[in-house]
Amino acid sequence: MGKKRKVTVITGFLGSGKTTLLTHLLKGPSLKNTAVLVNEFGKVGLDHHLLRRIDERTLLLGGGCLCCSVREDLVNALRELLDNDHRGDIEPLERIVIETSGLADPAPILFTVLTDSVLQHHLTVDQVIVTVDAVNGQFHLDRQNESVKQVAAADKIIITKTDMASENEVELLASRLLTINPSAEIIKSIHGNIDNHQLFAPNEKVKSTPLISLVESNSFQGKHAPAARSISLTFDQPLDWSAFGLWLSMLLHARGEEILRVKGMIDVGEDGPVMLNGVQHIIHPPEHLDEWSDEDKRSHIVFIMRSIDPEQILSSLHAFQNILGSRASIREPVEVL
Ligand SMILES: Nc1nc2c(ncn2[C@@H]2O[C@H](COP(=O)(O)OP(=O)(O)OP(=O)(O)O)[C@@H](O)[C@H]2O)c(=O)[nH]1
Repeated sequence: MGKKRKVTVITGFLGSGKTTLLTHLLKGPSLKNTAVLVNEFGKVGLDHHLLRRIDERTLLLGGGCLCCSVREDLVNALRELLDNDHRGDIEPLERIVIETSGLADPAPILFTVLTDSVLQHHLTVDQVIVTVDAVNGQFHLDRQNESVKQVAAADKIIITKTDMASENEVELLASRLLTINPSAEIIKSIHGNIDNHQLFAPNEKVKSTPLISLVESNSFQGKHAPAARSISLTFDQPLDWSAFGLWLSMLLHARGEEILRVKGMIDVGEDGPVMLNGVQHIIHPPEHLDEWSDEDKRSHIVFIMRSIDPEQILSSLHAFQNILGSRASIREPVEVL
């Protein structure tokens, strides 16, 4: 049997900067001979559109969380990649990067890879990289059990968005992270800018820790903190960007703490879409792309939230539809975990 391929899991709470990090990595030479699997919570995945712009090796796994509903998908996708590699259909594979959904517990994912009868002979888990947002990280650790589990499973923790927090805040966060996981190596980053060698170099501190936490936390398998819901909306007509911005600000002002994540690809009547990216109260500067990544040029917006009935979002949008310029419809049935 040939050399085992390395599996690197990139995880981190919703909006903490996983895709940004991966995008940066894929631009560099160190990720050649690498395949990327992306899994998103919510029925409509958007990250792979961004990643596909720079990398055709990116594959989207179905909606839901890797840690519960789509583990079969993961096994199948990984086996398929190995088959393609054996047949020589793709560049020889050295590494597989799995970007999990922000609500995933990485332990069951590792467990799947390590215990599957075929995969265990061909793959070795290299490391778990966890992104933690310098601005929202403390808040997520306080309130979101998944966030703590992710940090606990990390070999490397990337504190992202350090440009948006004070040095003191970043240091306080770093020491809290080390209390949860003393063996993790902490790296600070801005916009995914990171030394790739440092990222993939083995963490000497960690050695035996991941397997132990892996077995223990497997008992949490499939459980998220209560009532995380997603709603995926589609708009058939272009949206008035200013009116939409106003509607969204009002929503976030009133209910920001309950809205874990807003992600969207919005048709504003120009050539390419505007990518919308929000984490709780914060909306990151929208990015205007030059072109759409496929034939579907409609606006799609995904909300992930706790304690808000998705129907409330829909009816609020309907009340606004004359100014927005388009009526919202639910793209897929509302998913409740
Ligand atoms: N200012 C600043 N913004 C950042 C940084 N890293 C990421 N962002 C922004 O944060 C937003 C969310 O980043 P993503 O990379 O999409 O986060 P994610 O973890 O992949 O999100 P999910 O897949 O929804 O869980 C985007 O608007 C990014 O541009 C950073 O270091 N500084």
